[in-house]
Amino acid sequence: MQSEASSRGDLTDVSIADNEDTIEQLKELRFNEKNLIIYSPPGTNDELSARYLYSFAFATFKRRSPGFIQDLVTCLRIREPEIIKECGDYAHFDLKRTIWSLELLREEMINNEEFQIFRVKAPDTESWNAFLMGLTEDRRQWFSAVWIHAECYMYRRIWSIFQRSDTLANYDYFGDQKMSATRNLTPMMRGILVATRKLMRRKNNFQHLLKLSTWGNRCDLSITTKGPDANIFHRISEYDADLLADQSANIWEDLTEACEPIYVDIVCDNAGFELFTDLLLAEYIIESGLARRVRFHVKAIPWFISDVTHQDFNWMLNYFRKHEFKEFRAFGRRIHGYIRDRSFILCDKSYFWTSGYDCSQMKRMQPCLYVYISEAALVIFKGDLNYRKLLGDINYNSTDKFSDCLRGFQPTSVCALRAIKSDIYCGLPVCTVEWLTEDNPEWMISGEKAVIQVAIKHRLSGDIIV
Ligand SMILES: O=P(O)(O)OC[C@@]1(O)O[C@H](CO)[C@@H](O)[C@@H]1O
Repeated sequence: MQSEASSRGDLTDVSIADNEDTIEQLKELRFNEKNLIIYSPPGTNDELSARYLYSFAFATFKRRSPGFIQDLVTCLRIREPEIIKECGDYAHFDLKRTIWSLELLREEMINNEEFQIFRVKAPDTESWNAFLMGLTEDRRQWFSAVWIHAECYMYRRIWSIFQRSDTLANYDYFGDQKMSATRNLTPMMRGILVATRKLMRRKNNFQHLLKLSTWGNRCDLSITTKGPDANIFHRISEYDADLLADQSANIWEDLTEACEPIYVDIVCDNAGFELFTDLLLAEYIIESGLARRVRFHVKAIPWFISDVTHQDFNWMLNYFRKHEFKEFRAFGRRIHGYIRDRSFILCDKSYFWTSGYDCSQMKRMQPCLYVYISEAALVIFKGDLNYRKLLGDINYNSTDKFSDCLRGFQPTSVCALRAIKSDIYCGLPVCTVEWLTEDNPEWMISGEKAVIQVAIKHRLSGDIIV
């Protein structure tokens, strides 16, 4: 039997806990009121934003991103000895300042402060500042801005914090995570590599590799840390039921009917396993003569944790070339050969991919990049973030046509290979979103469903469309 004292103690504990809950709720209410948080979902054609309480954007800035900055700080503290080894003794002082600035950034986010212009000189500082100045006053805070603007701003801010110090300016603070994720998946990649040797030029083989590259997007380091299914390559058709839109046959047709010289551009997303699946797709495209050249676009700065940078791309090639498994060494040599004979091009740095602009603004903001991409017969946009950049984070009707949602961005045939990890859709069959949400309200952030979509643009021989 409980003693009187202990039951009194329990009661006190319960009421303290209740009180704490109530205080928290009151704080939340006050925050929502002060920051004009909206309790209904965004309307059709509104932009996604953390101003909507029941959105993934709100969850991102309320919990995920502050947590992620905190994790980054912890990680820097733990890794200090290795960082000093890599960047020199003075890094000790720079780390202190960096950590302090990261904590301030976290506070700014939690308190929904206004975006600041960038002061550290970098190749994209001017254009980022012009972008920020162009935002209307009611769209310049974490919980009022368009979601993709605020999220890109966060990653750009983190980068500028590291740029402030000489010792850490070239340090990729996500590098270790990317490399160890690649190493962990090596045995699985080996199996897939062996299975993809000498595939004939056939529609179903092309579709198989396109789907592999789509599901490769399932694993990033920001949301879906769970690795891919070890048997993914052999079980790819079992995943077809989870492809909410599959236009892979149209992509094959478009590519096989394209006029020479045929280039395919891949706007990469994640390093590691996803990049590996992209390289396999690119290798197949070259080997089967579907295109003369594949050009890879990667990020100029560390981005959304696991996005591929030039450094990651080169690291992976070297990793393969020096690997103990001969299959990887042969693959690495082959890729290196493609780079030497320019069948593969790792495109020069473009800061457009890490800007706040969406793709419909590329022609105006980066005309050279637009013309460059126009030379390709097909451009493949990988992943969830690139999908948001294509759609400008607009909450389209889920049944709207993919090509309409590009809002005029059509330098060439544009294709998207995306595992769905955010609440934005288009080109889906009627009622799909409603049914899936009824079953599991969080399906759209799980990466368990995917789409392969294309907006075809037929070009005449030798056309470069400006
Ligand atoms: O582009 P990726 O790697 O497929 O996904 C990036 C991502 O994890 O980041 C955003 C949330 O922070 C989401 O849009 C998306 O799920």
